[in-house]
Amino acid sequence: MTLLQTAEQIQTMQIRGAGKIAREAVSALRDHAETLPHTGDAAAFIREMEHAAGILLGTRPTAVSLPNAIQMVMRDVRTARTEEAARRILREKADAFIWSSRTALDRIAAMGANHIPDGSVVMTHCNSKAALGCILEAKRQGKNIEVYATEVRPWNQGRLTIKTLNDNEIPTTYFVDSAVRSMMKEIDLVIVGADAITVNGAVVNKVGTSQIALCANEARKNVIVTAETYKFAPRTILGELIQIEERAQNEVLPDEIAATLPFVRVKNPVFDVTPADYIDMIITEAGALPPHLAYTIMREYLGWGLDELQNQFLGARTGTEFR
Ligand SMILES: O=C(COP(=O)(O)O)[C@H](O)[C@H](O)COP(=O)(O)O
Repeated sequence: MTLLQTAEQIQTMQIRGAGKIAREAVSALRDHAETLPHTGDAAAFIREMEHAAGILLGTRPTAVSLPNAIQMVMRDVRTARTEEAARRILREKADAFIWSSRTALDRIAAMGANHIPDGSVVMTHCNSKAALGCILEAKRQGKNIEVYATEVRPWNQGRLTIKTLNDNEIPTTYFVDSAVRSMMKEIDLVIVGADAITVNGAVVNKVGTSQIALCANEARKNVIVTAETYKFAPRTILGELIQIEERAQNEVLPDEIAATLPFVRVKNPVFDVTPADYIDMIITEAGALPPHLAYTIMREYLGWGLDELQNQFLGARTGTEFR
């Protein structure tokens, strides 16, 4: 698949879920480099790769795993002295990212499963590989668990989730998003994934997550977020906000109906923000943490300092550097 095809598939959500978007984008960068002729001109190679990275970055705005993964790969490529060094660094960093991303999922699954007691009923929302990994691992350990899964309008990611659960013979209850509060009394805990985590520990995930967390808080049920460390958004330290993606109106209301309702406006925000106060723990590959430790994760695991962030931030403002 070409880089443009990958970008298109991310945009149209054939490739979706924050972790997968990051892994596929990084493989697309690595494969794209292989298609470029060897000219011996390091600057031209780096320019072309920055352009390619820009295309991928422009696909979907919310999952911070995408810019974080691209930064992890491109950071040292930018300072390579020769084209060959730039190519080698890019290959190595891309492979390392993909490997560490998969390892992180395994570690999160192992830790998350420890938080799912035998006999419990778990509610999940959307289709998160990290969250499902914990549920599947609990089942693999022989725990007798049940899952309550939401539909996830308008894209119905819940159908992907119930297919995986069914394939793994996990008893599952499926219901419309608006039934979440009614279902809360039947479950023991909530496990979801994340697209971005801000410096104050707020979690950005599929729209509806914040309502689930609110209802869980009211019902005194724990909310566990599962997230690889590259889902933390370092630039929120500098006050940058996470952009909530708004998708096309016709995902919610067909054009032919909308055309008959000139006074009706359709909104389709596809993510929302759950404040840290409604989250009991965030399970990362670095351990299970309270959300208020988000800053520590950013400093210790994302591996770039405030100076660099400031430069990126100023660069982004003037349009001259990494987005
Ligand atoms: O909100 C979504 C997917 O939204 P969309 O379907 O719009 O991409 C998932 O919960 C997170 O991305 C985490 O997923 P994972 O744990 O797989 O990274």
